[in-house]
Amino acid sequence: MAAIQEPLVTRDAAGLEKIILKEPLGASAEVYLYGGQVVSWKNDRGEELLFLSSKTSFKPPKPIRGGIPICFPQFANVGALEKHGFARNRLWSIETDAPPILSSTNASGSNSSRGSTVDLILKPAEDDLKMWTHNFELRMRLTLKRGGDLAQTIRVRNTDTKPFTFTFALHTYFSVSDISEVRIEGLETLDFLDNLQDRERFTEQGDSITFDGEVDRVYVSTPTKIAIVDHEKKRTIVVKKEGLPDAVVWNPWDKKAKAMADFGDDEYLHMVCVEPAVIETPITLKPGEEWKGRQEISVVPSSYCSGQLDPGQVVRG
Ligand SMILES: O=P(O)(O)OC[C@H]1O[C@@H](O)[C@H](O)[C@@H](O)[C@@H]1O
Repeated sequence: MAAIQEPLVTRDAAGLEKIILKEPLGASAEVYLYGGQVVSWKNDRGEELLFLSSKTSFKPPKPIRGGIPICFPQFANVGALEKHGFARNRLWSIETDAPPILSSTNASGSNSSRGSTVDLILKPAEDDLKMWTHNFELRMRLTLKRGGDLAQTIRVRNTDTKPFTFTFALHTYFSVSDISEVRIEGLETLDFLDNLQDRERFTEQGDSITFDGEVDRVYVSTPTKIAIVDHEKKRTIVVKKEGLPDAVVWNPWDKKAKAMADFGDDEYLHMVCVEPAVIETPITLKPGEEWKGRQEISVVPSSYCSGQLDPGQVVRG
């Protein structure tokens, strides 16, 4: 059994916590969190898998443009709260005695000896309770697994005396070579809500999703695996998810890119968001109940798929 690799924790001049997870066997894979937000993930070859805008701010309460922001307790503008909820704008705390994650499968990441792990927690501050009047505990366990895969488990516990309802997304920004060389597999023939057309419902027709303009869609009832095939980088990122039935696919394209202050004009060429989510059917938790969602991301050389990843196989595993 590999020794458990403890996270390295330092603070910058402004007091923001930097957390680094190293690959437990000493390979070069590394995950980096800033203020509790995941901003970087490198694989064994030292390649960055997540996109981070060169113009992003590291000054909470502004969200980071890149990495994996957590949208909670509200996805986008579907509700009365600020866009994507407040969790992505908060400083999370390290939790040294996080309760165990109960799971039926061995691959759950619940066993920290399988990787380098950090547990984080967010509880509502007084101001949050004015906006969203519910006490909760939001937990994230991040594990950099042996071999460099990244596992992220999210738990929401209702610590209030009344039920609450939320929507949620792991707003994952992937770094890609060139968006026109990328395709997403695993979402073929599914229904999606088009955010660019008042969330009208459509059915995906094509073989796989490619990009030649702005895309902002919530695919519903999606399979447990989605693949992001990057022809130029000759690599495929595979997202496996549990408890997160929907998946947002987003690229702002040129016009919106220019309108975003924290995003370079041409950076849309080098990113795509694929966001495991719970949006169409929100989660309701009674007092004391807990919900769990999880994604595990791995990278395979594209020669593995040679541009012909069988969508059926992606779906079936
Ligand atoms: O600019 P924000 O608030 O980080 O949101 C980015 C995008 O996030 C996506 O999840 C939404 O579907 C888009 O509509 C939105 O533009």
